Amino acid sequence: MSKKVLVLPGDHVGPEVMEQALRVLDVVQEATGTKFELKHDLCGGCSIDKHGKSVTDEVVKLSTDWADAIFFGSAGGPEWGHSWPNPELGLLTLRKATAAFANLRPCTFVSKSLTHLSPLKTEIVEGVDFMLVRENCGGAYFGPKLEDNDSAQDTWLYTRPEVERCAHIAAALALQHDPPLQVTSSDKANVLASGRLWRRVVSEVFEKHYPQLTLKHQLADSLAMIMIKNPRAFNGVIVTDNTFGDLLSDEAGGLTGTLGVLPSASLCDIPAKDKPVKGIYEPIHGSAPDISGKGIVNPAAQILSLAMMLRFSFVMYKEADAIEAAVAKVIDDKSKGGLEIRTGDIGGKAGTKEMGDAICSVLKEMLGGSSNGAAH
Ligand SMILES: NC(=O)c1ccc[n+]([C@@H]2O[C@H](COP(=O)([O-])OP(=O)(O)OC[C@H]3O[C@@H](n4cnc5c(N)ncnc54)[C@H](O)[C@@H]3O)[C@@H](O)[C@H]2O)c1
Ligand SMILES: CC(C)[C@H](C(=O)O)[C@@H](O)C(=O)O
Ligand SMILES: [Mg+2]
Repeated sequence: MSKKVLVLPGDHVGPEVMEQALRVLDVVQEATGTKFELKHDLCGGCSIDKHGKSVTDEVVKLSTDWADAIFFGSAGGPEWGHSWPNPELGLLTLRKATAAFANLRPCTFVSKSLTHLSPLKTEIVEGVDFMLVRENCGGAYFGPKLEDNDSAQDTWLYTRPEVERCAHIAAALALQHDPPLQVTSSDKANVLASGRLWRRVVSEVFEKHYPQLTLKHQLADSLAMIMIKNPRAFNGVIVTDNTFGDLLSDEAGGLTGTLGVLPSASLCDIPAKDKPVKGIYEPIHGSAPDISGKGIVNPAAQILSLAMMLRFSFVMYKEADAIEAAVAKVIDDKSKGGLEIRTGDIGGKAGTKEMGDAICSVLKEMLGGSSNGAAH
């Protein structure tokens, strides 16, 4: 099986966290004897600076025709402003071009020892564990736009197939567990026509194909409120549209106290056991310009995005699990008499590289150190 990865670190902290994640990938290659073919390129403000556009046609073609997976850092920064087109358009272009329609954004504590970082009381947030599936290629983001000096219009457009495939992916994720997880679908069916379509189609898919699953509907505004009051109510899978998913996944980041440990996978197909699925893997966080260049950004979200890439695009389950375990172990390690190998956002004083070093060395031990020639 080919293992072609297009690496797009992007802007500000993107290259800093990507460097650490690629070191972790090296550990996996060394320990398993698996060879990945990497191509490095530009997307975001860095591409605007060099080519005058946030993503070139060549990079789009590499992502659609060459890559098995796209490993993305983050795009954007104040120096490029919010005028349109902007660095972020590069990422949106890749999501659309590759039809990476389902953005999986897990919300859980990588380690129990991070529960206290939440701004919420521990008894409210402990045990929270849901996967938010955000529709990634439609809705207000991609509908026709009109914009002049005095008026602007985004079109919140959805079609039946776009909603159906999200419902199927939510069900597939719920069915990976025994007993299956509950699914909560979220919309604004009380206001938006696209919300009524969303609710009708999700209900039909579940009634027809997954009668054994529990499907609940929750309006997106009250879901945002309940996510703070009783987040465990959504343990399982949440499936929602592009705009609500963007907002709710950052809110989920607020629950865990930092965006620095939350990865994501944007999948181009419905996952199934032992079936490699193409995807774009990136942290939920952005380019964090307020802390870039200081060597203090938390690399965990990028490294955990690598774990998702190994799991979904390369069916390397053992290695994906090991990376997640290594990150948790490093975060929990008190052997140096404190919390030295945590970055500042998770209560420590370590730098980005120091945390990367620690994760690599724990992972090496877990995977057995040197190549055992195992073919994948
Ligand atoms: N996928 C992406 O490329 C992506 C995602 C979100 C935002 N953005 C872009 O990033 C730029 C900055 O956006 P923003 O400031 O609103 O959001 P952000 O996620 O970059 O930062 C929000 C806050 O979280 C902190 N933070 C984020 N990641 C961290 C990490 N790994 N370790 C420690 N602290 C971390 C930042 O320092 C900041 O205080 C904008 O241009 C935005 O459009 C890009
Ligand atoms: C950078 C931006 C285009 C992006 C989005 O809005 O989807 C970001 O906020 C995200 O959550 O991945
Ligand atoms: Mg966002």
